[in-house]
Amino acid sequence: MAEEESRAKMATSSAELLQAEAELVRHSLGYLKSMALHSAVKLGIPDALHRCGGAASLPDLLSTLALPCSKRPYLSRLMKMLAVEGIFTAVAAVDVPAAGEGEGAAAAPSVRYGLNPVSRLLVSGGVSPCVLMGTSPLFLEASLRLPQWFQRDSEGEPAFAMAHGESPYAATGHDMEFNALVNEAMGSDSRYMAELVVRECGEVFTGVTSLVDVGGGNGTMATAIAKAFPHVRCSVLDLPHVVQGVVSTHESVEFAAGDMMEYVPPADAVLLKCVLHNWSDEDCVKILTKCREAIAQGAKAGAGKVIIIDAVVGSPSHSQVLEAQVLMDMQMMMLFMSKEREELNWQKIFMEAGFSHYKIQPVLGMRSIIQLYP
Ligand SMILES: C[S@@+](CC[C@H](N)C(=O)[O-])C[C@H]1O[C@@H](n2cnc3c(N)ncnc32)[C@H](O)[C@@H]1O
Ligand SMILES: COc1cc(O)c2c(=O)c(O)c(-c3ccc(O)c(O)c3)oc2c1
Repeated sequence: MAEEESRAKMATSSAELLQAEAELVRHSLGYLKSMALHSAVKLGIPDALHRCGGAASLPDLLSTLALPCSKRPYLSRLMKMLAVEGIFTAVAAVDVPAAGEGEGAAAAPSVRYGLNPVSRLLVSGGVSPCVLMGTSPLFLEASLRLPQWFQRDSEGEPAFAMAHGESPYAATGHDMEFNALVNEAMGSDSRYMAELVVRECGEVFTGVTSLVDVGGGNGTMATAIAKAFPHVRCSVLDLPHVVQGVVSTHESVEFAAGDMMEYVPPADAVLLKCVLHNWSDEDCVKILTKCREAIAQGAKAGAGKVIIIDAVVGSPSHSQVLEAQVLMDMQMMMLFMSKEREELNWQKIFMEAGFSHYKIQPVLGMRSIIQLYP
C-alpha cells in the first residue's frame, strides 16, 4: 500500500504537487476572502473609493475612513488581498517627493486602489446587502454545522435549522436585525435584476396588461416593471406578515396577502423571482399549477404566461457563473434543503404542472429568464 502511494506520488511531478498544495491553501483559507469582502463593505471602502472619484492611494483612502491609528498600517493587507482576488484594481504609482523633502529623497513606490465592475456593484444602491447577508453570522454558523448535518439522520431539518432551532424565515420573524438584512438583500437584488430585465429582455412584457408577482416581497420588482412598462398593471402576492404595512410607491402596483399554495389571483402573466429555488419539486409543481390556473382565468384563451427568474445550472459561458450557481445551490441546501435546478429538472416540473412548452433565456448571469406557456 505504502509502495503504491509513493509510486502515485512519483507519477505526480513536483510542480504538480506544489500547485496542488497551493490550490488546497486557496480553498481551505477561502473563507478569509468572504470575510475580507465583508470587512470592506462594513468599512465602507467601495463608497470611499467612489467619493474619491473611483480610485485612491492608501493615504487618501485612509483619510476618508475612521480607522484607529493602530489599525491603519493593516489596511494595505486587506486591499492587497482583495485586489489579488479581483475585487479592486491595484495600479502601481510613483510618489514624487513633496517640495522641501530634499533633492536626495527617493521616489517611493505606492499603489492606487480603484473600483472595477465587481466593486462598483458594492457602492451604495448596489448589492452590498447581499454580501452582508451571505456572510452574516447566522449563515456562517449554519455552514459550520454542515459536517454534522450530513452525518445526522435528521429528516427534513436543514443545517440552518440545526444550528439555530428555526428556519431562516422564522428567524426573520423575531430577529429584527436579521429581518432588515434579508429584506435589504432581497430588495437590492431585485432592484439590480429589474434594471437588467428591463434592459435585456423587455420584450417579455410585450402584450402583457396585468402581472402578479408571486412571492414578490416588498414589491421592488413589481414597481420597477410598472415604471418601465406603464401598460402593465402589477400586483404583488405575498404572505400576510410580509405585505402588511407595505405602502405602494406606484399607482399601478397593488398588494394582496395570500398563500400561493392555495390561490394566485388571475392575470395575463405571473412572475416568480427567486421563489421556486426555496421549494421541493413537489411544492414547485403545486405552485406552478396555481399559476397556470391564474393565467387560464386572467388571460385570453391560449395567451398568458408564467415568467420565472431563477438559475438554470450548467453549461454557462463563464466558469465563474457555474461556480456562483453551485455556491447558491449549497446555500439553498443549507438554508431550506432546496436547490438550484438543471434544465432537465425544470422541464419535468413544468410538464407535471401542465405547461406545454417553455423558453429559457440565459441573459441574467447566474440566473435565467424562463417563460412557460399553457
Ligand atoms: C426569496 S424571497 C423572494 C422575494 C422576491 N421575489 C425577490 O426576488 O426579491 C421568497 C418570497 O416568497 C414569499 N413566500 C413564501 N411562502 C409564500 C407563500 N406560501 N405564499 C406567498 N408568498 C410566499 C416570502 O415571503 C418571500 O417574500
Ligand atoms: C431568509 O434568508 C434567505 C431566504 C431566501 O429565500 C433567500 C433566497 O431565495 C435568495 O435568492 C438569497 C440570495 C440572493 C442573492 C444573493 O447574492 C445571496 O447570497 C442570497 O438569499 C436568501 C436568503
